[in-house]
Amino acid sequence: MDVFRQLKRFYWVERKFLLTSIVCLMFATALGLVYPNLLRILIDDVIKEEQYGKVPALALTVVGVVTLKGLMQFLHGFFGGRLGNRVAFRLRNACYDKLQSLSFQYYDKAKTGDLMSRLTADLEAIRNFIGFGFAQILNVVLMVVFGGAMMLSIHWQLTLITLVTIPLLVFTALRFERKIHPAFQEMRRALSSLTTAVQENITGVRTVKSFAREPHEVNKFSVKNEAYQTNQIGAAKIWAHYFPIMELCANISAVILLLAGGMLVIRGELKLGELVAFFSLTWYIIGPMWGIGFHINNYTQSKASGERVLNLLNEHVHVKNLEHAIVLDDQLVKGHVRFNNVTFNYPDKAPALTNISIDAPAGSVIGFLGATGSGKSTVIQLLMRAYNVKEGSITLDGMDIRDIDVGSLRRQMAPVFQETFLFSASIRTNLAYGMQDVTDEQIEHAAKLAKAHDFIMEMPEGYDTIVGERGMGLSGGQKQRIAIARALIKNPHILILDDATSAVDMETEHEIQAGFKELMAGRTTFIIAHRISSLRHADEIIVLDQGVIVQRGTHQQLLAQHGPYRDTYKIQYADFPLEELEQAGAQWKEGAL
Ligand SMILES: Nc1ncnc2c1ncn2[C@@H]1O[C@H](COP(=O)(O)OP(=O)(O)OP(=O)(O)O)[C@@H](O)[C@H]1O
Repeated sequence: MDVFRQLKRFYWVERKFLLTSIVCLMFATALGLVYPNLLRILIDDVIKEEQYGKVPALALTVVGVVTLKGLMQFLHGFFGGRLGNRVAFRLRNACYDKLQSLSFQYYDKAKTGDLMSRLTADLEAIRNFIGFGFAQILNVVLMVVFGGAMMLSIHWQLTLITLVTIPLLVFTALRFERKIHPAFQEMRRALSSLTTAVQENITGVRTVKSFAREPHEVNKFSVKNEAYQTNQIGAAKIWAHYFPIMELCANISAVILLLAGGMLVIRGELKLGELVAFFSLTWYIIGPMWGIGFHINNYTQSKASGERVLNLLNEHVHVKNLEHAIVLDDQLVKGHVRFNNVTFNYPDKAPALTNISIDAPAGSVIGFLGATGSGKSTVIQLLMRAYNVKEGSITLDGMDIRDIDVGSLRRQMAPVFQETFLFSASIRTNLAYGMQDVTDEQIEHAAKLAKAHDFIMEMPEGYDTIVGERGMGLSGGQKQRIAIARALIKNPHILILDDATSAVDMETEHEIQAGFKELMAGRTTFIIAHRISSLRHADEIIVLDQGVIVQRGTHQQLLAQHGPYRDTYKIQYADFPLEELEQAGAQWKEGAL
């Protein structure tokens, strides 16, 4: 029960609903016991005694009991439903909040499908158990106790003989549960694999079609579909195997009762009405016994779901605020960034950065160049505190960023990444993402600077055009331009351009860069680019190789030196006259650089 003890804070606040629902169910169950008694009275006291005048009163009592029982069952369902829904609501919110606070390190390994199923199927299982399953288990216990007590009070010997098959029934029900539980688990796994296949196929439909791999995908799906079908058939077989046994046990009880009870009635040791009451009480007890396997199954499933949800809720948050974290005053931030001897490695990996020291005074532009995997993006990730630096430090205006409130630190920055994520909302909403009080004029101005205004205006609804979750209908370059405009609207102290113009053509890049000049004025800017044209105006260009700074300086200084920067320049400008290179070389010799 440890799982449910840990989940207590979610359902205990709703204890009023929990208790009311249970009390109503107890009443409904107790009222169910009135029927056998009414039957007994009808036979023994009315029919045998020929007291037919009592029939209307008896009939009215039945109507009253039925109505009251129905009302109690309704209230049980009503309060149970409320309880389950409220608990699920709280849990859903808590999980979603947790997902927001979890750091990048968690998401590096997390699986989208798995997280989605925790927030949906697992929460649904918990909702069902807390709302109804728990009360149902309690109900089984109550029915057995109430019904058993009543049977014992009528004839204890007959009770013991009749219920002799109960242990066998319980044993069979438990065995059934033990078999059906793994079958259900397997079915869930097969279903999850089936849905993952569908999801991946839809997401990667372009790749599938361009490689003409539709038949392969169909085969892949068929295999999974068949596995799911086999599991379903397996579960149905278990069902078919155990239910007749349980029914047999129940019917043996009925046969024993008819035999033994009939003899007692013939001998005059038991009244006929009592035998009839006994008969219906037997079913009153045996009925819920059948369901015991289901209830246990329900319990174990919701316990497993509870564990998965708790695992998420208890997940360690790697990057979090210190107790007295500094909250930056946006007006006072200058944007002076320093990396002091930073060495960093991702978990279980060799260092991605070694001994990095960078001084970026407020308003300066720092460029990064380097091969794939050389650590450029890692520098940016550390600056944004996606991961905590363990060796060395990073400061903003002299304050260690680990001492600064994460939210207020990230508010100072606006990143534009190579991959742009757009929400399924209008372009306007995407542009003003997370910003309040942004006017339409500001949005348009930023879009114009980012060279996005014209293509937005060509769309059917202009700025109100809805774009899909991955920005369906927009080209890579168009999405990047929207991301650039989004960063401009944020008006940050620190601008981060991580391969921000990789998806636009040279001409558009040139135009956007003209806009960048206005944008960069007064802001510290970090630019990661593979094109020298994007970096040449930087105050300092840092060339990285396998996490180590191998060259640094201005464009002219780096051109004048032999090294990777000059080599890259030569490749990229192979079709241009090498005047600039020669000029830089000459100035270098004169000591002007
Ligand atoms: N989230 C991560 N988890 C583990 N290792 C990572 C992660 N991100 C990057 N790395 C590793 O760190 C090293 C540096 O990667 P980084 O992304 O900083 O390179 P990069 O220079 O930005 O490359 P690119 O130009 O391809 O974007 C690589 O070896 C990479 O495999």
